[in-house]
Amino acid sequence: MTELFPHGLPFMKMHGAGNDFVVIDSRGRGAVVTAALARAVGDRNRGVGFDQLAEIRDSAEADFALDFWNSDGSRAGACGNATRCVSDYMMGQLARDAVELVTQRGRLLARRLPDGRVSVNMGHPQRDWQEIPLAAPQDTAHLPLPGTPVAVGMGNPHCVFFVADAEAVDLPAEGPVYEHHALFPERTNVEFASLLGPDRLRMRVWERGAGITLACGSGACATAVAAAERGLTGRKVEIVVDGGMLEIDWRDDGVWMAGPVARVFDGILRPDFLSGLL
Ligand SMILES: N[C@H](CCC[C@H](N)C(=O)O)C(=O)O
Repeated sequence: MTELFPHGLPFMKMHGAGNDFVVIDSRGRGAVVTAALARAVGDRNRGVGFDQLAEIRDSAEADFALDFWNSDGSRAGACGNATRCVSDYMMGQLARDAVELVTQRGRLLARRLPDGRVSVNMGHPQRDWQEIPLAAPQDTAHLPLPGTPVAVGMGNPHCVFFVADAEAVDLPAEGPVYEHHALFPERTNVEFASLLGPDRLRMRVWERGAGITLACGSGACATAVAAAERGLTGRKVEIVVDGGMLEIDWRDDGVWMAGPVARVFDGILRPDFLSGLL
């Protein structure tokens, strides 16, 4: 398939609060990303490097469709920060301040705010064990694990721990234990959160398929839902992540997330690099 790209494959590099993405716009030609391509481009030494790769596709039911890969080549059903970044780009393309997109999760709405941040409705949280999914019926609000975390689905699985001090958690040691725990047949993203003040949380994340990232939008949504359910906060919270701040508002129509977006550079993956990957 490399012959389709004799001049290489253009991409954009973006980030939302430091959660970084390679974005490939495949509108008008069909999807091209494979797991092998995602792994190769995701290599921070031999490729470009990203937390997630997002591919934009044509959609009959919305302005565009979006697919996500982790840097280990696995697929992700949701990625809040990439959704915000790509929506900002598509709003520019379509000269609008709102767009509708389709992900594995279904239809999502994104809007540009007056201050330049982008807000997306990530949909309703999934609270049923089968939707998350868990391996067996469990009370998703109180998982039988040390620290009694909360399982929340946002189109992808999350395991949210509330701890006294999120800074003190040994993420590289703790994260993989729960990412690969038998309770989660499709693995899980893992969040550690602590209360900083009224409706303000600190959150650190170990992402499924990507490891430590500076922000995780769906993880911030899951953490806000879990905190509200536990009575720790109201439904509108600020979440301080390593790369900045995300604002979550759990409304009747879904969980809205607002935060910064940035398009850093555009580049071209060279035909010799692509050889054998498409
Ligand atoms: N960083 C993303 C989440 C990626 C999720 C991915 N790691 C998975 O579910 O496998 C976000 O902003 O929501």
